[in-house]
Amino acid sequence: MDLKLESSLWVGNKRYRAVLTGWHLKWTEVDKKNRDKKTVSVPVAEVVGVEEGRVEILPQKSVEDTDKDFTVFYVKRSSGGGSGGLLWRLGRTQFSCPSRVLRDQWTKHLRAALKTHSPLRPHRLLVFINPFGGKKKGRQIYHSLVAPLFELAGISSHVIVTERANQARDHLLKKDLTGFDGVVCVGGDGMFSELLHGLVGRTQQEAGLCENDPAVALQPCPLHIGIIPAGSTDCVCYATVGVIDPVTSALHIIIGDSQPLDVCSVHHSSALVRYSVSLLGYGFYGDVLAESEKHRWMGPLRYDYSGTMVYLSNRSYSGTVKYLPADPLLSSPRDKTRCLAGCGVCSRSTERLFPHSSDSGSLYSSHFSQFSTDSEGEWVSVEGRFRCLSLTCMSSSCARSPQGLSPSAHLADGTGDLILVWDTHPLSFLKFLYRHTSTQDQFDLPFVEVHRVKAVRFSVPSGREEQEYEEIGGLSSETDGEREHVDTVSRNGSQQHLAERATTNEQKTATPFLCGLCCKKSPAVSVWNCDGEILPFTEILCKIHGQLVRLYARGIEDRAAVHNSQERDECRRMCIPKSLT
Ligand SMILES: Nc1ncnc2c1ncn2[C@@H]1O[C@H](COP(=O)(O)OP(=O)(O)OP(=O)(O)O)[C@@H](O)[C@H]1O
Repeated sequence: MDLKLESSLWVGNKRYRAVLTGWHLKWTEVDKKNRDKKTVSVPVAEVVGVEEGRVEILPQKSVEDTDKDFTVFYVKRSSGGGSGGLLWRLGRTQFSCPSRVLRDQWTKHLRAALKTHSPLRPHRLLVFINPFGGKKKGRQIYHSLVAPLFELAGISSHVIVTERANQARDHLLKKDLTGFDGVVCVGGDGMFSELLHGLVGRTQQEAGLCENDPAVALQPCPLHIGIIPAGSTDCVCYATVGVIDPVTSALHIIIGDSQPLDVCSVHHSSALVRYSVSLLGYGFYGDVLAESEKHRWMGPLRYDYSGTMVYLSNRSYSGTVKYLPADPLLSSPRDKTRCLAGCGVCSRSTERLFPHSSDSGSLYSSHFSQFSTDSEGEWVSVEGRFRCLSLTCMSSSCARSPQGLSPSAHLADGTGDLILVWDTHPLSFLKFLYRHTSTQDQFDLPFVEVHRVKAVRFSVPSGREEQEYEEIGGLSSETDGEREHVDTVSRNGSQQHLAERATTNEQKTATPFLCGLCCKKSPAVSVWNCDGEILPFTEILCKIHGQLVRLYARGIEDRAAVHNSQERDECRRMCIPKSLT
């Protein structure tokens, strides 16, 4: 069918010339003087739905069923959203046609154009709502803001309100997922992590691949993940959409946006421990998490309190870090670029990571990774005392740190950024921490190093890891079966357990908090903070898996670029011969 359609249409009592080309729906007021004519242009890919009649959706659905009208719903960008990305809202225009035949032609053509130009739109979604995440508003957010939009877009959803931690992960690992195009969580980073572990695990099971072996090139997941933010921090949502807003996220899901994401697998003693996408941190970041778990009763304030306490305790830790550098010719963590929607570095990586896929947007039939195509390269080893170490697969920007842990990190280039902060004077370390909240370069300090890497190995001076295991009753009491797959149990369970372990360590070796600035003694080892979970092991091997999952997102939109293209579209006058109107 020829998707092009052009005719006069009315919006209210004004006449417009409307054109549907393959890619855009545009309408321009006809009876205006030429210089006042503005064109509204909506990409077909951003049309949410087309309904016969005069229809409204929010706050409540109402339909005035006339036979010459139709309503188009589409994505409209709003200037709010703080310093990050752009807020998306539901735009709505009610068109009137001179006849029913023309109205039917418009709705038919628009629906056909949607099918052709948005192949990744979901039809059926599996939705998990955590009723206890963040401010405990998950259910309300979904039913009042998201479900009406899904219904408008013709998406059917199977909704599960979770009754326990890890229910979503277990469901994805074991239950029938046939017929679903994607999985959505309504919650925070912990819920996202459940979906990540469930989907990655399920995909490897079905492919017959062993997740425990870091040398295995894991299979990318066929189902997309959507995040409706309803947690406390929502870091993954912020880093991939640019705003924390349920309506914006729902619209990204509806139009089938697709953002690949690198995932880091963390291993210990030939077993998978966890997957991470945002922060894997040792030293300061691990200590703050362990400390904050002891003060859960404080609510979100516990992070500020624990941060201050851990800072005052003035700790540093010995260790050996080995890393496998990424190709420095492709990108660098200090090249001052930002990974934004349509990022060139990430799209070139898709071709590099999946060279045999005919369509780099559909990765699931191929099974290649950067490790199978690149030569592995030489491992680099550094040893010493660190204030903190962190590895991140994304900038990890958030509302508090708009540039993030590593401002030039990429979402989907198959690499992670390793940040080494050597032991230094407490005030210098404070300067490093403070720079995360400003636009100053936190890497431009003599005790800080940043490397773009494909894999990292961490070990502590000999004897200390064993000492740790004994302290927590660890591996020595485990059976071989238990060692095979390390399950970090429930979030709270593992954190409590490890917070207790951190307390034990402190009682043995730590300096009292308030004399930390003048005393040098620290606990022998810290703990790893893995996307907000404490890992039960200190010695780990991490490997980055390029584009292992796909999110219903498009990365952070560049405000200036979007604004310019909208201006261009609006100012472009349609040259329509008078006879046609
Ligand atoms: N019904 C439930 N009861 C108890 N815990 C649950 C339930 N459903 C999910 N969880 C667990 O709650 C944890 C926290 O949830 P979630 O991430 O949604 O919110 P949050 O912790 O407030 O936000 P963030 O992770 O962004 O800080 C998750 O790790 C998840 O495993």
